[in-house]
Amino acid sequence: MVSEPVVFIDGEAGTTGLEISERLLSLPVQIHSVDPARRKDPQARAEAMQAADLVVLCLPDDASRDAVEMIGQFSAQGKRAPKILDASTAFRTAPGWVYGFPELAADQPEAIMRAERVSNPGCYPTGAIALLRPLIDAGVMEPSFPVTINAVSGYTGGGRTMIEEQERAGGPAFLLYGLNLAHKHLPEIRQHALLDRRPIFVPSVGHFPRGMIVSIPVHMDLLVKGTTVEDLRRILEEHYAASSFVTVAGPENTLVADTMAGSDGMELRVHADAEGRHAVLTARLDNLGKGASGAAIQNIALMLGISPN
Ligand SMILES: NC(=O)C1=CN([C@@H]2O[C@H](COP(=O)(O)OP(=O)(O)OC[C@H]3O[C@@H](n4cnc5c(N)ncnc54)[C@H](OP(=O)(O)O)[C@@H]3O)[C@@H](O)[C@H]2O)C=CC1
Ligand SMILES: CC(=O)N[C@@H](CCC(=O)OP(=O)(O)O)C(=O)O
Repeated sequence: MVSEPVVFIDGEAGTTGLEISERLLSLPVQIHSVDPARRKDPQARAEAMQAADLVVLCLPDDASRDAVEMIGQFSAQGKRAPKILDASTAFRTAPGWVYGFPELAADQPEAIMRAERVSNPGCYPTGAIALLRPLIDAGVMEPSFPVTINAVSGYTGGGRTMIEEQERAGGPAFLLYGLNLAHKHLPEIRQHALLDRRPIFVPSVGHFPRGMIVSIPVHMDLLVKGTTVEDLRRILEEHYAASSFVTVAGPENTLVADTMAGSDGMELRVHADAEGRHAVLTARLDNLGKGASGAAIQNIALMLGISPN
């Protein structure tokens, strides 16, 4: 009998790590954990990594960089190195890493399957890239298009610290942040959506645990001449026709941010005025679902050559 592949989640006790370990129960894998008292002990972690076929890093960026360095030394020591899926922001634009958004392009699932190192996309970039990349690939939006991205996330997006702040009585109802216009997701969005021009990105957090809307307003006359609202819908529908996770839905007059909580799917929409002068593209997802752990499960299944249930 062929034994099940072994997965070690470094940072298993964190927000993303916990979600991934729960979802992994649906895959034919063995999950190896370290004794919680030794979860930050480099030796215990190195032993767990050496025994694994795949290591999932759910750590802050600097700790992820250290873990990748640690695994890099295994080959130098003549030891077998596991594949790596990193959930942090540290490697999403790094050379030698494959971007773990299987719906990015037709050949992306194959690239993820073959890769030794895969970066799991950020929650906001998942929505923004899903909306923008097919339009740029189809040639209706120029890479120099002046893109503005507005987004709202549930507070679990800020990890344990923000969850504790928000769940203490008196947490703020709604706040804009990233107003220095240098959010850590900008390079990732730009690189994988294939934008030449740096987008303006205004994220926000609402007083709800999980859910997200990413919205991108479009002046239709700034798209390639002759592009209609129907073209935008058709391009997105064709791009995601075979996806089990991403759907293109009809426009709505109101969108509630947390209706996808608990789901690994993502809904895309093209809203427009009656004259077709303006459009607003939206992506609605769970920041911890398709925005993190759901995508991680898709990537783990591809990297280990198993089908998700
Ligand atoms: N929350 C989200 O929506 C998303 C988060 N991510 C990414 O996932 C990563 C983790 O985020 P999140 O789960 O939210 O954060 P959390 O703060 O909830 O969890 C981080 C975990 O890592 C542990 N940890 C920290 N340093 C080390 C170390 N040196 N060695 C071993 N364990 C360590 C922490 O332990 P302790 O608490 O004891 O310090 C904690 O269990 C981040 O890089 C984030 O960008 C990705 C997508 C979405
Ligand atoms: C609400 C909130 O704080 N969100 C985080 C993004 C979520 C995250 O840290 O994870 P990823 O980079 O992997 O998506 C932020 O803006 O920094």
